[in-house]
Amino acid sequence: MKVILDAEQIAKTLLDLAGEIADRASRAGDPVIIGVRSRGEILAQRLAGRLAERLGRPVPCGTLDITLYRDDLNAPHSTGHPLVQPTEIGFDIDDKTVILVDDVLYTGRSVRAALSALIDLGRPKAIRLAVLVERGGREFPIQADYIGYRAEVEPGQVVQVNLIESDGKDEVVVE
Ligand SMILES: O=P(O)(O)OC[C@H]1O[C@H](OP(=O)(O)OP(=O)(O)O)[C@H](O)[C@@H]1O
Ligand SMILES: O=c1cc[nH]c(=O)[nH]1
Repeated sequence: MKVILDAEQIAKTLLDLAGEIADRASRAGDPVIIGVRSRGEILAQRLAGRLAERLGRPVPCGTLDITLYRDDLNAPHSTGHPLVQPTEIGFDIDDKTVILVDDVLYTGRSVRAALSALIDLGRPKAIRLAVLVERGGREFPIQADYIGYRAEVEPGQVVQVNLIESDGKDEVVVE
């Protein structure tokens, strides 16, 4: 196991991402932040806080559950009883610039599912993707607009993002 980001580096990376989003996305209007459950949700809340400090106004933040949109929902190993949790987006996404947030971008399948879930909720002006960690191995033509850290990992390795709120500690490791 190798630590690629410690708590201090995660905090700095989120601050830098918020700065980039403030510079680029806010030029296109007021951005809203939506995180993919579960760790994307936590990162989205942190990012929205940093962004609000940068912009000097509150930034709406919501949570998207992609369970029913996953393309492996009916795969042979699936239990057939997915744990579906609510999508919690208390604002209208029509005509907004949505910053979709996830912890890791790998094959792109989770983001594809998130895009399907999002466009069922409205017609945003634009959807941009922000990830804490990007790694190789894309299976779909999906790339991130805002990347915290590019991890150089082998195909068999796993990037694990641990966050205080869900895991008791902020740390990104490669296993
Ligand atoms: O680009 P992809 O190949 O879809 O991989 C990235 C996704 O994998 C992880 O989620 P996972 O499905 O492991 O569930 P988790 O949210 O419980 O970690 C991670 O949180 C991303 O959402
Ligand atoms: O390395 C990976 C691949 C998929 N999802 C993760 O969280 N990490």
